[in-house]
Amino acid sequence: MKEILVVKCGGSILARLGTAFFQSLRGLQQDYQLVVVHGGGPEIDELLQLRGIPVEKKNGLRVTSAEVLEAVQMSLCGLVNKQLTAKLKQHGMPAFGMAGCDGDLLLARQLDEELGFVGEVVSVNAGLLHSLIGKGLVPVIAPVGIDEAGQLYNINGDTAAGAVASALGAKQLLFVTDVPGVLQDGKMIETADKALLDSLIEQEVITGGMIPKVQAAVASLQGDVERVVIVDGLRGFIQDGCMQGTAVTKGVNV
Ligand SMILES: Nc1ncnc2c1ncn2[C@@H]1O[C@H](COP(=O)(O)OP(=O)(O)O)[C@@H](O)[C@H]1O
Ligand SMILES: CC(=O)N[C@@H](CCC(=O)OP(=O)(O)O)C(=O)O
Repeated sequence: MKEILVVKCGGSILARLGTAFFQSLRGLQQDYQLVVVHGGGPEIDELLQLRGIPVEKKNGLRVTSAEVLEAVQMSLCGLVNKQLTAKLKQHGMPAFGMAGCDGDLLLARQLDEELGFVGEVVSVNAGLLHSLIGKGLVPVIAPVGIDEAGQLYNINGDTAAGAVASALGAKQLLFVTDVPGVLQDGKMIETADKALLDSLIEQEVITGGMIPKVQAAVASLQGDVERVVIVDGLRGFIQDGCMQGTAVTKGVNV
């Protein structure tokens, strides 16, 4: 059986993913069984703006009231999930779109009262994903979780992808975003470990949506995941067989 590779497609890039990206993904599909998790922050922002609801974030996480949660469901579980499922099919990858709340895929609980209906993942229904994978499908997951009482939660896409990768015993996790990797003074950092990333957050070199991304990368490396790479979805991200981006490593930083 092929090794599983979890790919998180950031909302920053979803609308602009083109042939170069899908060709890279198709190439990976030869060697790996793909599982896709997506975000959709800009799409949520747009809907909130249309509805006159202010956008509020803390450390890259959206403060989620009941009315914000409704917009999250509409954007992520509806538009974004189905658009990505369709694009994968257009590029020859049979996809099965669903949300984390379907079949207890992402069981969740409230992360922090101050953030409202923002969830953290308690467990992942790995069996459900394995059965889809076994049928040759690429699961495409919207990061909306649910608790045992049936309450929905907005989960950061990066965090959800890390939890899915860990639960599936995936060795590799790929974050596809709109920058070439973690940048410092305009230059891409090739490898970074927890100590370096923590200090870059402290120095406010890493801000906004890059914070949950690097934190999810570091957290997933504590389990079975061996390799996390942050890559640019605007380009083909594999050159000469190598991933182009920032590799987040377990080891001591060089
Ligand atoms: N040090 C950094 N290096 C690269 N990007 C950074 C950094 N600090 C903040 N960012 C921001 O993080 C963004 C990526 O996070 P986010 O917008 O949440 O992406 P996505 O939607 O792909 O998950 C970049 O577009 C950039 O504006
Ligand atoms: C709790 C939280 O912040 N959830 C995210 C979910 C979408 C997401 O993660 O989108 P990106 O990939 O574009 O960052 C949000 O509401 O924006």
